[in-house]
Amino acid sequence: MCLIVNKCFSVRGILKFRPVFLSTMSLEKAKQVAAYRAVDEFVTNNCVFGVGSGSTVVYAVQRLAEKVETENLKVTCIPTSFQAKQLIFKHNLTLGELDTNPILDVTIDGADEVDANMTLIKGGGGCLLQEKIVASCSKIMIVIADYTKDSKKLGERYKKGIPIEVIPMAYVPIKNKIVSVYGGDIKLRSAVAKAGPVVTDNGNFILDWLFTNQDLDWHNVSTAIKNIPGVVETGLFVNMCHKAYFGQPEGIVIERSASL
Ligand SMILES: O=C(CO)[C@H](O)[C@H](O)COP(=O)(O)O
Repeated sequence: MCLIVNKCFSVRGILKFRPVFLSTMSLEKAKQVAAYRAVDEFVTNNCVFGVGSGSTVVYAVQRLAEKVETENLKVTCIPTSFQAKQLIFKHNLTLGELDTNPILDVTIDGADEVDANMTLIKGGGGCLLQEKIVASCSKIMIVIADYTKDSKKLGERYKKGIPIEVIPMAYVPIKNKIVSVYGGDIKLRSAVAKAGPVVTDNGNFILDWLFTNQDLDWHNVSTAIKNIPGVVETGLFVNMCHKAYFGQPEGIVIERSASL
């Protein structure tokens, strides 16, 4: 349920109060219900579990920790980022790595946008490279998201573009090549609490490609962009996600499956 607060405003010097719905409450609730549902359905004893990144995954790890504790489960967690590793430590979960666990049973991760074909934009939090590596090693990849991520076409709802992780020395030629072939605009992602660019967990830069054509073949586009020297990975996840859970503002969860 939404929290209602009174917003104060003045009409001809008389103070009046108007109710305001805080949509952030329903957004957090939506993330939580999606995350809890996915963990409840996919975490089993002795599983190797990929821990995604972002704010929705925080709820998934909370639920995982609860289940491990109350059901006395043994779960090995493979992180997709520095943030994911910190979450694993914070909840006293068992940390694994791909060297010793190269095949995962399931990865649960967030997404910035999911289209009707279950193609994803990921990397809003800058963790796309490790997220894609871990998802590619998983038998099943599950997305957990709030209702704002559910789209018909990529770019319909997520307006920050497709993240592309690049080797720093090559960011200008890469940017020029992508724009000359596909159009749109590309921004070097800037850090918030530091002057200069975002540097990823892998020491690279992130370009955000604000594409204009929503009808591109995303598999071909991702492959072509990856072929540009200096591109490390794209935030396009094509044919990787098996199922998505979209939490709704009223607390229900809508599921969508892909036939991979
Ligand atoms: O891809 C990601 C980070 O690189 C995240 O999964 C994506 O940005 C969604 O995050 P949130 O759950 O905070 O909306």
